[in-house]
Amino acid sequence: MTPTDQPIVVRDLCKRYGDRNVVDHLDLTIEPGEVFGFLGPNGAGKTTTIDILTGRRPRTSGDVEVLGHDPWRDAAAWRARIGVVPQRTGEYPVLTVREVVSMFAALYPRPLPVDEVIDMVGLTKKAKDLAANLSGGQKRRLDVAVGVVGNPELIFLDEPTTGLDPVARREAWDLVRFFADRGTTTLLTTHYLDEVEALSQRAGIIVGGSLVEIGTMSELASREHVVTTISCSIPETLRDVTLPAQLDPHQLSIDDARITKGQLRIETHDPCQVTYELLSWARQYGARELPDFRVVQPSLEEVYLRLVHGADTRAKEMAPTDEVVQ
Ligand SMILES: Nc1ncnc2c1ncn2[C@@H]1O[C@H](COP(=O)(O)OP(=O)(O)OP(=O)(O)O)[C@@H](O)[C@H]1O
Repeated sequence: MTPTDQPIVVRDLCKRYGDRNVVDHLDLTIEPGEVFGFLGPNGAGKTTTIDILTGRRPRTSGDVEVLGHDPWRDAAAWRARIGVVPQRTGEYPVLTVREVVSMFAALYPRPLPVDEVIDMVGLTKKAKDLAANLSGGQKRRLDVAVGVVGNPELIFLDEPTTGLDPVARREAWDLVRFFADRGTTTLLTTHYLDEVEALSQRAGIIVGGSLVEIGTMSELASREHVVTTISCSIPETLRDVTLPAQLDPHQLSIDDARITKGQLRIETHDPCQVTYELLSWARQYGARELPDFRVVQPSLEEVYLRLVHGADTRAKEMAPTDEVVQ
């Protein structure tokens, strides 16, 4: 393979344990500077993939290029360019928080200032405490500090906010944004879908070791045919005026359109065009606004549940059925 501009390029990656591919012909390309959400149910293969991408596990087959290098044949200089926050990290029985972060900073050629990183993860008040005495959530913050102190070009975050309280979660989001603003690429796995919605430009969903979907949030929503709901109150002046023909359910990819007690509700796959038609209609009859106008787009959680459920169902349909031998 020739090195590419993309920080992560994965082609036809497989990882086999026994007779099972836990990563199954995975293709994935991550663009420079993006925060990519890597989603999937427990056991889908996310951690295995991250371990292969960070050189912690060998692959069975396929091509993997991370910052232009094969992670399994990496050099120390390559390793210094990536930051990893794995799911499970080390224990530090005799070191303080500052000593732990300083120890890791010393491994990198251009680390970030230690106290700045400790502050970013909200551990300034705990800097002189023994790391072993931190709470579970505080230890997770320390993991994040250790993962990013090397000032990486590419960060792997494997469920970085598991166990964090809501305030600490938001601080972790700020940290991801801090690095994103500097052009750092981030691969983020999480089971919190709001996290991906808030931070990621694109997301990929892995089920049974295969990538079943990849795209921006709106691409994922439109592919899965999840509808957007548009609603408003019909002003008194328009109560007797018929809706435009374009808002007929057979037009404009409208699933349903109904008026109940002066409230209009439309379910559609084409929210922009429906909004345009609705506002044009109101203007035509002199209404300057539509009271209580709302556009409710599907959440990533809704899209995710449909995709994962759909992939599970397809896998079951394709699986050979046990034959009953009489
Ligand atoms: N060393 C191993 N030997 C055998 N099977 C393994 C090994 N490591 C992982 N697996 C299996 O590979 C599959 C994928 O595991 P992986 O940890 O990558 O999932 P995950 O998507 O990260 O899950 P989670 O969301 O629970 O962290 C699981 O079925 C797991 O049991």
